[in-house]
Amino acid sequence: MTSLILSRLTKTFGRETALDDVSLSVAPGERVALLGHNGAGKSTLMKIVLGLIPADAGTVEVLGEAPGSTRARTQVAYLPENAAFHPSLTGEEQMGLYLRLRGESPREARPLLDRVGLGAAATRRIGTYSKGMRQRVGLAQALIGRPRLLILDEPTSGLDPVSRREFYAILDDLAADGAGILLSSHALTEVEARTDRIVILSKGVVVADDTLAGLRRNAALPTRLQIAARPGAADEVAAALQAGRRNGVTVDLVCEADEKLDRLGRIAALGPLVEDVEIIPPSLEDIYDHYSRRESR
Ligand SMILES: Nc1ncnc2c1ncn2[C@@H]1O[C@H](COP(=O)(O)OP(=O)(O)OP(=O)(O)O)[C@@H](O)[C@H]1O
Repeated sequence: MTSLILSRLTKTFGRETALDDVSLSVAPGERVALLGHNGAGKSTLMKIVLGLIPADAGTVEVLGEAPGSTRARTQVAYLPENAAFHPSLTGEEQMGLYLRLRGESPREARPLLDRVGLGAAATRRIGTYSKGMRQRVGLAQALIGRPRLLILDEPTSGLDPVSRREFYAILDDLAADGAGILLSSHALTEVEARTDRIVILSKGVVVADDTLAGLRRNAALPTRLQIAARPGAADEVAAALQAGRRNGVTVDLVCEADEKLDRLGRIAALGPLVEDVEIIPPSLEDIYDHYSRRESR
């Protein structure tokens, strides 16, 4: 069964159209990144999936159930962007409370805190935690009861690079266990490596929904070739390739996607004049810009 199916969702707030005919799905074990500028509609979409607000039109199926229904709620975990906790409770007490609310044993608090790297701080008050530690409490809370669908709103904001890596490793385990994951993020480079599919929302409209490779292919953005010339040969290499840009011993060449192989052939033909070639594909930022600009109205 598909973890999440959104079909032709529309939501307006007064004159503001937050979501316009949005369709997307998340399969079990799939990690889907939802990208979009501020106000693109990401949080609105998540709130509808959680059953917190109704859509004006369209349908939502959460693990085959209606959003917000008891059966959906018991299988869905949510991590809001700014999770707030009681500052005078310890991590363990806070988790115990959440566990009891979900009908689970509070004894699970410690293992869950251990899993997110908060074991050593379990008996400290949350008021003394750093932002990143509070974010981890939020993640521990989202792990209660083996969720089948995780909805994570900018889950890694406030985390340092090591914590981010640990966070994604936990998500990888959950996905490997068959949970579907929908996460929003502004950190483009990190979702690049850690998600299976990317959905770009622009002003409430889905402007792209594909794997990163697919997005790259369809955008057909120029590729940069950085050619390291043999010392003293940069001018000769630049002239032979009719490349305008030269930076010390490297020669920069920008070419369209369909010219890449031809250019590489010409570079190879220069033989010993060239020491190395670096192929720099368009970044996720370039791709994101391409799709959000092309379709935005
Ligand atoms: N309760 C509300 N009342 C009125 N307008 C709202 C409400 N909630 C959201 N909106 C509007 O809907 C649009 C989408 O907002 P949403 O919060 O879903 O965007 P977002 O992509 O999550 O943005 P961000 O990245 O800043 O969190 C925005 O124009 C916002 O002003």
